[in-house]
Amino acid sequence: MTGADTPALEISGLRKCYGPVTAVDDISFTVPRGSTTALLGGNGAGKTTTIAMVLGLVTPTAGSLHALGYDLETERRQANALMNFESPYVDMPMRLTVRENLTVYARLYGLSHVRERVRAIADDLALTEFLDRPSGKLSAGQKTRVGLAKALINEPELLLLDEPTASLDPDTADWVRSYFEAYKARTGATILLASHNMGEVERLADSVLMMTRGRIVDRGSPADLLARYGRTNMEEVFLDVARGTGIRAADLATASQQDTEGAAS
Ligand SMILES: Nc1ncnc2c1ncn2[C@@H]1O[C@H](COP(=O)(O)OP(=O)(O)OP(=O)(O)O)[C@@H](O)[C@H]1O
Repeated sequence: MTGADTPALEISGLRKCYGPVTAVDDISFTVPRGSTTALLGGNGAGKTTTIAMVLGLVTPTAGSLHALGYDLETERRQANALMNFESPYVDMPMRLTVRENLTVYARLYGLSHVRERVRAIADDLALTEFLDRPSGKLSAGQKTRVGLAKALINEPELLLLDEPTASLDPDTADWVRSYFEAYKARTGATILLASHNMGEVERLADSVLMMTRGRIVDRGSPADLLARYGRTNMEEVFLDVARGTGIRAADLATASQQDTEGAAS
């Protein structure tokens, strides 16, 4: 079944071992169509490995993945045509111009009217004046816009973002987040986002998966998590989880209430 009634992403029992290191340890989750799910976790929690398995860059040790109704083990080609990816840590060939790079990606996706598509996406992302400049001779913010143009060249239904605003100034980062919001509103696309920026997560995510050492240790909407941990922002929730006490503020509140009740009886 590949209709719009299937989730954008269904992951079950997913695991990745690199020799003795278990990078992703038996995780399962579903991302509904049109929603944004954030993967949150400290360095080495397994976020990038999870995204890399969805993209087909890393082969899972175990588990199943379905994207947009396609089984990623047997129907990878169909799914890849509808997906795309952005990360500031992945550079494009530096010597190719922006136009040449975008043209290569447009052709890889088998798009028709490549020249027009490159021109349109460059216009949309205010890149027209840089089209004939080598990609290596751009500022970080300009490179991010080129990365976005590459990520959206095929108008993906499922967009995977790995720290998309890392190293951007607050103004440019805000612009990029607004761009994602507008793209989602216009196309109904689904986003899976790994981020260390808690404000970004609170702003963009409908749902959050908290990862520690390859496992999902908690999940919920930002509002649910704030309430459950008794916190006012996601940064504090992140610290509660990352510090790994396993005791949430909400548990503490309950325990303290029980102590009070016990003492009173
Ligand atoms: N190719 C690899 N070979 C061996 N170990 C790896 C490889 N890639 C990742 N790892 C290990 O897998 C674990 C998860 O790494 P991953 O990059 O997925 O984490 P992450 O949550 O994305 O971290 P960060 O926030 O630092 O980017 C880490 O312990 C890492 O050292």
